[in-house]
Amino acid sequence: MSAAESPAKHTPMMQQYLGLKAECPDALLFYRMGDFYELFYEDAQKASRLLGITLTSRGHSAGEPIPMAGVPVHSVDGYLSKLVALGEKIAIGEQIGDPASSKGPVERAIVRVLTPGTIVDGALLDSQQEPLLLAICPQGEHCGLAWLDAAGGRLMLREIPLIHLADLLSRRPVAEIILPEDTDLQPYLQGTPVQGLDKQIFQARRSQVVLDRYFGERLDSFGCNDWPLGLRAAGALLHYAETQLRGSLAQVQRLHPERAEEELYMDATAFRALEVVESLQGQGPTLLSLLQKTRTAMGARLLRRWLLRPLRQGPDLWQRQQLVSALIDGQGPGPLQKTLQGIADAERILTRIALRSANPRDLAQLRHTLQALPALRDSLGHFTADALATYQKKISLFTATTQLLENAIVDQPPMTQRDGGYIRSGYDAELDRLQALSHNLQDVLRNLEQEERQRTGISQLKIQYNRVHGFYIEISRSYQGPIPDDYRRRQTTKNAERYINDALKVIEDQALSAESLALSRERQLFSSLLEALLPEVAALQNTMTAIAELDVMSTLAERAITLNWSAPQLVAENALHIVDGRHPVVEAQIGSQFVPNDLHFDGRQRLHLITGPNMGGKSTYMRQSALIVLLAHIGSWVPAREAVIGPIDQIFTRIGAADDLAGGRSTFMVEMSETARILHLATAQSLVILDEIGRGTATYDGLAIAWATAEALLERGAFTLFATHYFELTALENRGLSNLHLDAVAQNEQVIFLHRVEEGPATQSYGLAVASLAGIPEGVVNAARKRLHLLENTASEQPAASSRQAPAPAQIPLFAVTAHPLLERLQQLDPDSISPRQALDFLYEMKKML
Ligand SMILES: Nc1ncnc2c1ncn2[C@@H]1O[C@H](COP(=O)(O)OP(=O)(O)OP(=O)(O)O)[C@@H](O)[C@H]1O
Repeated sequence: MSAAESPAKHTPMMQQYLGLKAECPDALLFYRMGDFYELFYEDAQKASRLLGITLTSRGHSAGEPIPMAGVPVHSVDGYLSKLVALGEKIAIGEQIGDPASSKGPVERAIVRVLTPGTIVDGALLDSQQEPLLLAICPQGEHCGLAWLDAAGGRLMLREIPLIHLADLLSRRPVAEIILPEDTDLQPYLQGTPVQGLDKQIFQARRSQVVLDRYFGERLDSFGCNDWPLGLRAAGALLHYAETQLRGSLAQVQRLHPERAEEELYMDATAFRALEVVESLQGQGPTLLSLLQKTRTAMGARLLRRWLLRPLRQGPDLWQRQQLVSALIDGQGPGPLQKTLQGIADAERILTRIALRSANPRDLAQLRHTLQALPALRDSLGHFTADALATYQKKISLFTATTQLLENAIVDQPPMTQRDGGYIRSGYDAELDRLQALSHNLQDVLRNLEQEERQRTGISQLKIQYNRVHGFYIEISRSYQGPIPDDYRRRQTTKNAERYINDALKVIEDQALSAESLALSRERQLFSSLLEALLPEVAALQNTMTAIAELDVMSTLAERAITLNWSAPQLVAENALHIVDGRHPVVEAQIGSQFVPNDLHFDGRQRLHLITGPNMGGKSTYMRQSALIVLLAHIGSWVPAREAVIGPIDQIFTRIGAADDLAGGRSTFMVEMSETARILHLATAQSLVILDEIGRGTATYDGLAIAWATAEALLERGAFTLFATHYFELTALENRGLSNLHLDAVAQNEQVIFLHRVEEGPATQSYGLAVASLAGIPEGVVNAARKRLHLLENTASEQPAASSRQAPAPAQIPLFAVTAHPLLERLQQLDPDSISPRQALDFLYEMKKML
């Protein structure tokens, strides 16, 4: 039977459970029962399946057994992260009433709902992860977008044509999407979990009310008033996140409009092909892993964000570059980086303070961070650059807050408030008294005993305690004097009378409940502390943002020094010049063996056709050029002796073969869609990298496509690097294309790749030599060589139009051909003259010879 049927027939506890469940029917309800969270009915079945926990039952309700699965409170985080990673929504139903005074089930309430896009708990979030919640507000062909990084308190927005949505989502994947119900955007959404919400929430008026509540008059200052759809999405987003987190998101202090014209555009393919944050081989090195020497978790996340959103030339980019250069000049970034070492992930701690869910250890870490600020500011004082002086001002010291945290929180507090012990003694007299009562009961009793002896003059009076009778004042029968008026008899024993008085009664009451009183006093002090910190959150966030930026810039400075990079010149003319450029990641693997190369584009020459042997270094050369341009556009120095870079608007790549079988696209189809995209979008200020296009189809089709693409890009004037094995294309030289090649030489029957870029087309091809190097069996290489001669002879008898202009370079006979004995044996064999038995024997012989 379903739990929802006939609620009145259920036990009171189940009625309470069903009431909570009705508040969030689409979430798995974790219902707190003492030291466990329990799930019932369908939730129990689902959780047992997803988490591999035992499905059992807990008594009966409405005449049926209640299916139940439970997890201990102390290990709930592991289970929650697993469910959230699976895209599940979870409601946490806590006990909020006092069990002692409750009649019937203790009062419970849903204190928060966890969804993949609204996680802020430290224990559920990897410090590198930044799950995003996205709200989409579509209208006609356009949509407004707002993203929330709930843990970091960042809210970004923009407006785009709907057709760009899929591309944007693949560049910046999100954990969860909300949109007005009945909106069908599935084709654009790439399988991300979607939640349809009441359309009203996205209405301009409703949304405005929410935004006013958050930002008031400041809203105008964020510069997004021309984005009504973006603002509607932002309002709906905040409304939804508030509902899930059960409170206002005080960590969100501003809106960040993202304007396309400020960004250097790279699509998801380009980020992947250039291995910016993820390696094509899974765990391999990336540009991010090379740069990732930040000292703080906030810096680590910011570096990743900068890499994934490079900026076009403009004040922000220039300022970053200036700062990196200033950090390199003088004493270098070392002392600054040292002071950053002690900084905690305060950005996320501030979010938890804003949501009042911070734990005692969070506050100790915040204190530690605040204590590090004076040294951080001092270390900036050693630089003379104006830009750094501005940063010094951005770092406030928060002396009073530091003092408060120093006074309030013990040196090493526990993670949770459960067992107390996190408020420092001396901070609150009442707490000290309660703790003294529970910790030093013996002392308190001895003191009272002394006082009573003095007051009554009864020297043998004793104050004692036993479990059965509680606290009592014992007076031996040998004492014959008067008993004080305020003593009330509690018990008579053989040798003594036992009494209680008001003073002792107070101690008894307090001692018995001192521990629980102390715990609740601590909890109360902690909440007041969070309240006291709340007004500081915005200012603290500003300081933390400045610290994260300093961390990234000092890391870029350190990398530039360690890896011997230089400052790129960002200029206004359309040009791209690189002297002695290197691929930063390949260089990090092979060190000084890396051969630097130049690249020069000017007003006239916009397309370099790159030929040369396989393994010659064509891809590396092209990728390094793109990476140098990318690095310059995050504000970094670059791996080159010199680099002069004009305004670049986009970087496109079409490198390597990857198919998208799941998406129903073959390798060639993927290649062509990517090329089509480039041809549609590239401008005279774009950098385009094309690696062997057209090779995934019939030779002449491929050549024709490559040819026409090169011509189109020449016409467009985009800075293009075009690697190809179609030597016929080198003939385009007289049309504004320049030929470059990577060379190799043959030495002692070995091919040696020089990896040096030279002018002009390649003259030699080493395909067969490389095939042999790669371990293709010698027999196959020899057969290929014979076939090649045949093809070349046929071609010279019937020359194709293109090969007349640019004959394909000859294969050099690197590996002299000596026929394999097996081939000779085969040639001698007459299959018609042997028996099946002999044929089988021959097969065994061949196998042996191989
Ligand atoms: N400039 C260089 N200095 C030193 N080694 C290099 C250089 N460029 C490339 N290499 C080495 O040569 C290997 C092959 O380079 P790359 O993949 O760029 O060749 P390719 O010409 O694109 O080959 P293919 O045509 O087969 O794709 C690289 O893995 C790298 O180890």
